[in-house]
Amino acid sequence: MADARARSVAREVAHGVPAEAAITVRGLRMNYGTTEVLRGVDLTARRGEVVALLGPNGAGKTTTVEILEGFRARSAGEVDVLGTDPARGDERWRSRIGVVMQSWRDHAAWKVRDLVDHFGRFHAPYAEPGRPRPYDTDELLASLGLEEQSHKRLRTLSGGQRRRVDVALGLVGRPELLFLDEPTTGLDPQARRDFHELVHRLTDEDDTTVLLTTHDLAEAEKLADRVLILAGGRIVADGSADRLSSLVGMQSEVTWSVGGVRHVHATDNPARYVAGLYREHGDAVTDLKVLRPSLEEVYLDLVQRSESGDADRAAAEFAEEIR
Ligand SMILES: Nc1ncnc2c1ncn2[C@@H]1O[C@H](COP(=O)(O)OP(=O)(O)OP(=O)(O)O)[C@@H](O)[C@H]1O
Repeated sequence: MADARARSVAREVAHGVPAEAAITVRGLRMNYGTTEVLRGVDLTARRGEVVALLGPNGAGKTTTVEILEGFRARSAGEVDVLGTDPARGDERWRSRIGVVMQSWRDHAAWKVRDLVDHFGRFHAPYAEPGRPRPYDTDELLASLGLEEQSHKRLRTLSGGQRRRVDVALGLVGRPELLFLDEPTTGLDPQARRDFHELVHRLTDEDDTTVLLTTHDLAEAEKLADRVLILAGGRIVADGSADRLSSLVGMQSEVTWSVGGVRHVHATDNPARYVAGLYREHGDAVTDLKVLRPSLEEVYLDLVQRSESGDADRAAAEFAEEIR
């Protein structure tokens, strides 16, 4: 049975390889000394797609992203990022990639505009038809709400303003592929919302591919076309947030009242159930509410299953469920 499940994962992987992939990873392994952090990670990101990589603390998200960025050497596996093995990426390849890491704390004495402008110049020789590089510094700062800070030194900024500068530095080269490692940590709700709109704009207007790590599941649900869950050294789930929420055996809860009496019913198909309710009771149905399982519940369930010792089985069971 376990073999059949493993084969179904393999089929999923074999058929899931898109022609226009920005990232393709097969059998990625990473050991730190004797500690095995990644134990055969397979993942893809198609061009123009926003992919969220989720997983508990220490799961290996940053390690994975750093390998894809070419900042860390892997122990084994095949990795292709924009047609190149990141271990051999040259300057031109690097200029096509944007990186927003977890909290840079250097360049404190630089002024915001000067730093972003300086980073932008690095990208100028790599401009391409239809993809002028870099972004206009002032336009970029304005789109990130940093106009007022543009002549301030980085050390005088608040944490959230500093984070926006990190994002500006990741974006200034108008990347084809953008890595965002916990991009909205420390941003206030307005800045967070502005950032989400910016990501939508980037993918809509520039067809940018985005790989983002986050612990904010609502953010993943809002931004990502596809969610990957990394746990136990493997990708244990891969699908849209909606698709994931409809899996792992969780049901939606429908609550309603008829004649002042409240009812609750759990169902796999809330749309059909609600239609049935209206057929039976018509306008007598009041206070109708449908609670779908959230990505958070699905996530916790999958991570728990993976961490209870058998990530391979959790991945195989997941693949079986989405077949
Ligand atoms: N340079 C290193 N040397 C040794 N071990 C490391 C190194 N970097 C990371 N690790 C270990 O590898 C594991 C994965 O770390 P990583 O930072 O990739 O996880 P993460 O999923 O990004 O975690 P978080 O959500 O906390 O940011 C952790 O157990 C960490 O302690």
